[in-house]
Amino acid sequence: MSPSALPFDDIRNLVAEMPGPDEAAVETVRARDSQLTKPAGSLGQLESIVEWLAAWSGKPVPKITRPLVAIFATNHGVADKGVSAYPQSVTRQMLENFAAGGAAINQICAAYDLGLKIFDLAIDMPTPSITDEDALDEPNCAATMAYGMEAIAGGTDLLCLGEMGIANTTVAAAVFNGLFGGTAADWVGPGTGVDAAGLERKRAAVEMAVSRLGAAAKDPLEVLRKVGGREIAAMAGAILAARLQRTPVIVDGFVSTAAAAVLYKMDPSTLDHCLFGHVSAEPAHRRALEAMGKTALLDLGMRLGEGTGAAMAAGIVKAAAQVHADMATFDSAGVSQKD
Ligand SMILES: Cc1cc2ncn([C@H]3O[C@H](COP(=O)(O)O)[C@@H](O)[C@H]3O)c2cc1C
Ligand SMILES: O=C(O)c1cccnc1
Repeated sequence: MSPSALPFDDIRNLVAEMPGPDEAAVETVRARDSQLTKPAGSLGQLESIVEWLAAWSGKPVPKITRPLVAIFATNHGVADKGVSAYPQSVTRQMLENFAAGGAAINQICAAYDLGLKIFDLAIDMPTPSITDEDALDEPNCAATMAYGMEAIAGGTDLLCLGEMGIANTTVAAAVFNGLFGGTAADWVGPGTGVDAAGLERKRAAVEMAVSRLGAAAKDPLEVLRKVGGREIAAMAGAILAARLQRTPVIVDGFVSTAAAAVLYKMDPSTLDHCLFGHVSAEPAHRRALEAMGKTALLDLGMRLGEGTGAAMAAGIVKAAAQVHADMATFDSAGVSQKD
């Protein structure tokens, strides 16, 4: 980086350098799939999941041996506007709960044998309320994206994104509204379970935040830094780093999809290595997925965050890879092929 380069230009350069799919690995998967002891096509989406893993891992026989859930945690000044059903102190308390193994995500990770790492993004220093001020300046936003890239530094072959940050469904709604337009009401929902008055405070907060954007709404990175937050920036950085390291990604629900949406608006192909693990019961998650032409793997009525929807999908992705890698072939098992 030249000393005069803007940090966001570094991010733009990374987006421009993203590798494409490994077509040879996909062909190898298709050839092996046709030899496995099952009628052609009978494993449905499990088959396309393995092709997707091959395309973005570059492995001709993809196996998931080091799956990781990365949870990015931070706090938001907009929590003071009464937009969440829970107090801001819950963010830190949940970090302690993650460490003690008591959260929902701990148990899903235990059930599916997924690693779990928590990233504390200055949770004791909430970003300013997006209603009145930009959440981050450009150097801090770029630095937080770079920190998010550390998620994969220890090595993983499947990255699940998660987040923890009271009030972050308000922040995510503001990001979506800034990126995709519409009204604030289109993007807000109950989050942790606000009542009607809380929902109206949320709507007003998103409207105020987005009204500060002006011409900046045209630049997805400006939307991210002005009305977003640290966990959303870090998750966007993690998605980019994973692409460069050939690591497939599973996006979680409403909040992590906001990070994906920032990249989508920069270049839709930035998300080709991402699978949307589930559609959240937070109503605008469906709208966000539709805006990007994405479909989610699971629809379980979950609306928790913490990476839980992504982790549930990771169980299916792991199984799909193992089925493909370890099933017998017609030849090896002596099973007759189709006439
Ligand atoms: C105990 C508890 C555990 C959570 N785990 C994830 N979230 C989720 O809820 C928060 C967003 O919702 P809102 O915008 O309404 O505050 C985030 O922390 C998100 O990860 C939780 C929320 C609570 C209360
Ligand atoms: O879908 C999500 O990411 C979500 C929904 C509600 C609360 N927190 C997160």
